[in-house]
Amino acid sequence: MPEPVVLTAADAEETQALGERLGDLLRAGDLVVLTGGLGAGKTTFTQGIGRGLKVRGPITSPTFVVARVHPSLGDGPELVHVDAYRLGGAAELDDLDLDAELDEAVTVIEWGAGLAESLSEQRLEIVLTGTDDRSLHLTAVGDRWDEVLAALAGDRSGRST
Ligand SMILES: Nc1ncnc2c1ncn2[C@@H]1O[C@H](COP(=O)(O)OP(=O)(O)OP(=O)(O)O)[C@@H](O)[C@H]1O
Ligand SMILES: [Mg+2]
Repeated sequence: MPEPVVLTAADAEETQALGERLGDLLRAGDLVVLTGGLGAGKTTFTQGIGRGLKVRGPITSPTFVVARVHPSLGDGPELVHVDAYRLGGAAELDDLDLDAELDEAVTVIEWGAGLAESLSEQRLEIVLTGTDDRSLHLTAVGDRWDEVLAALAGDRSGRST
């Protein structure tokens, strides 16, 4: 397992900005799994991803809806935003039939660790730490992510978004 890339985000705006930079780099078929405690910033980060991907908002906490599809405002992939918090287990995740859209969409799953592994061998796992010292730990699974992580780690400032 490679070392995670660690990025810090002092406030919600920075969390969104990081998400936006990632969203810029994502393409159809990508799976991003977000983990972290309640209020760690998973939805905030996903809002940034949506901005970078240029999909229709608003991106809100889908806790009671489980999954929402945000179509592209241009000709890019749609964003499928899943909140697995209320799912009973991998079988219920299966029932959502995410596989059907996985190849064509960008899929972001909050609380997906332990559930989403079966969906794809290529995924970006991001752990958001608690509410005091905010940081994001990004771990690539599969070789798709090398260039994405290099871009995120290497280009940390000076880009006006
Ligand atoms: N880096 C940050 N610094 C300070 N506040 C933040 C940061 N990131 C997010 N927040 C704030 O924390 C609150 C919770 O964020 P958010 O809803 O994104 O968390 P979450 O991880 O999705 O929560 P849940 O577990 O309920 O899904 C929001 O008010 C958001 O603005
Ligand atoms: Mg959330």
